[in-house]
Amino acid sequence: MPASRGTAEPFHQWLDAQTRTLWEAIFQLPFLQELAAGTLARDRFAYFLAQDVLYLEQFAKVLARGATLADTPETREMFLRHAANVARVEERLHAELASRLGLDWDAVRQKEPAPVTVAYTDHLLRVAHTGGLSELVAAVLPCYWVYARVGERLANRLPEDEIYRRWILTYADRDFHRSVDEQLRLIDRLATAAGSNERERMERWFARSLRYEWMFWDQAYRDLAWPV
Ligand SMILES: Cc1ncc(C[n+]2csc(CCO)c2C)c(N)n1
Repeated sequence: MPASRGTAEPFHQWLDAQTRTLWEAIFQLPFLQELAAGTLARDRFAYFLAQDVLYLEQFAKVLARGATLADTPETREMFLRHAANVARVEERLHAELASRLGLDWDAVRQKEPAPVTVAYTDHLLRVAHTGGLSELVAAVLPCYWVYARVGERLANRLPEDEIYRRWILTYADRDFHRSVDEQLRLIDRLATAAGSNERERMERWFARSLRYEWMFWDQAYRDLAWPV
């Protein structure tokens, strides 16, 4: 493993290179493999969807905090737009899919968050409220980047299943990929101005969120519940 990063390489490429095994583990997840094949059991997807609704509520707050910490008007506008998109695109998708699955939306929203949901959202909220803008961006980036890469891969061979197809196409969408590029450009800009301690924290929060992305699908696949 290289001890330090080259100065010419954009920071997001460095992060990508440092986390190759985590990315591979994500692509190998049975949840995603079966979703891609259209064979994923409905109750596993329903578990994911219900937990994701709880995740999104907290995620929107983290993006709003990004707007508060923003260092330029453009960055503030970006965070406000992305926070609005969570409600406009993601929550609407979830409400639609929940209704197609025959789930009671109000009951879904009132579910108890499962262990990984709590751990992941607490991590994001902690970084958002104790770190600076660069740390916040590093923590939220996997949320964008993982879904963009998964959406891109899975859109190459869409399953017959209408619900899984709709989910995949949301994350293969061009507007969504533009918002991912905005976050990638932002992290590169912030990393250029950051000192080595700050960059280390960015790398740590990025890798931690990436792990939680893996765990979030894994907990749905395993129907993880609080043990007591
Ligand atoms: C666990 C989990 N991680 C990431 C996303 C995807 N996502 C949620 S908010 C957002 C940014 C703007 O829409 C993106 C890409 C998800 N749904 N659930």
